[in-house]
Amino acid sequence: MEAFISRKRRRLSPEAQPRLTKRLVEGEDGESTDFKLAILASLHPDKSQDVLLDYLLAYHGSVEQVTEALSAPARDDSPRKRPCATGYQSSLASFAKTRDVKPGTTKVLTKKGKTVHLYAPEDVEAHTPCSIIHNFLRPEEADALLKELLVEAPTFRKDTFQLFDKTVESPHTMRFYVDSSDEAQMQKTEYIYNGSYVPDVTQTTPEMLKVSELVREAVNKEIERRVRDFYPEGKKLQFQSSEGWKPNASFVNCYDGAKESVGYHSDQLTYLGPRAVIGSLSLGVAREFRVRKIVPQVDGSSADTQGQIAIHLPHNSLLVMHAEMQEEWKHAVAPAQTIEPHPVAGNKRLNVTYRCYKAYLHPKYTPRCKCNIPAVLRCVQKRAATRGRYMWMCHSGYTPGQKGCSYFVWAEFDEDGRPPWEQGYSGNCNVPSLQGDKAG
Ligand SMILES: O=C(O)CCC(=O)C(=O)O
Ligand SMILES: [Fe+2]
Repeated sequence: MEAFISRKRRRLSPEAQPRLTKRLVEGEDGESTDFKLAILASLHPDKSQDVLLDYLLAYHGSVEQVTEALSAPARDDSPRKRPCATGYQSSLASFAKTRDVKPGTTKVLTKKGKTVHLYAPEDVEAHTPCSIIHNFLRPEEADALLKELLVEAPTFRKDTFQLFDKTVESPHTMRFYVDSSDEAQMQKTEYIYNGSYVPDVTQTTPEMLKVSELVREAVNKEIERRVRDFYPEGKKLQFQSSEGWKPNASFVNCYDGAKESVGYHSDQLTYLGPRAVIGSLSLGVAREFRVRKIVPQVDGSSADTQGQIAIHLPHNSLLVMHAEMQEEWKHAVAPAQTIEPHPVAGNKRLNVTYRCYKAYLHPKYTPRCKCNIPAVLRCVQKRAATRGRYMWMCHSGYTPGQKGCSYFVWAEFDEDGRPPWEQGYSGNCNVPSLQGDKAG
């Protein structure tokens, strides 16, 4: 089993941890199905999330039994249906009128176990926490960036996360870029990801930097439009920053071939802060980006009542993940059954996720756990009573199977998402108020 490397955990040694985890795969709040799916996706990158979920249900949640079943020779591996290829998607716009969505509400489109495919920007913004701009760059700009990234791609490595004493690999490769060499140095020696330093941080390339400015302008316009047209009373969300969005770091992902993917996750907020916005530029092969709303857990139940939405991401499209995304939804890039090769990228899809790291969330300021490691910032996503509250926790504490120090404090932020140590902090307002709660 290549994807499953057994290794003892060593913490805080830059040489010891060659990889990076920037995703929250599992938490304390009842999301074990996602975690199991992430493990299964890593072990069986050729199987779609749908198929893995079916197996998981059939084997009463036992990862071991699913793996055994899937590893057995000559089985029919599609208990329900085969995964969709992007080429077979149909646009919602041809079936339903979607423009009558009232501001401040996201119309529930999907039923449990179903996937709705969206192409049109107006469908995407009406039914998901994202907006999309097709043909974002001039064709020659997109090609220049794509060519630059294709040269970089062989240096990318697989993302990893810890499971007990094992390191599980994500079935695609990636690299982390920041905008200056000083920042890269600081990232390598001061920032902690999943309990470890990350040795491979590099400087943003010239084309990425040029495009970053265009992404900044477009994302700020999209945020403004989102707030005006979709948020209750046209107001930004609680904890959302009221400063302009300015990217200074990016994770660049490469999916080489139809089978490469990333499982359902939310991005880590530790350095982005609450209600983070991410600008995600896709180049090369078109793939399917799936999003799924996290359903609050009531009375111990964790059954999802909604299905997933697949957003078609063609070459040169900019997807904006808005402020409600990371706290309330999960996202994934599903394996495809077939892909259409791109004239420049061949079978590869390159994806740049532009992010805004907040200086005030540098680990020198954030709470430290009893192991003396800067804590990780998480948001309660499922448990109904505390849903929407933020907490600082020991990194090991949220890595299943790791013995952390069990450090936990509720995180305080003001209306604009500033922590108490930041200038201008105007008082704690950490009450759960996730968007859409009232709408049920
Ligand atoms: O490839 C994509 O579009 C999404 C990548 C992603 O989720 C991430 O970098 O966190
Ligand atoms: Fe992500």
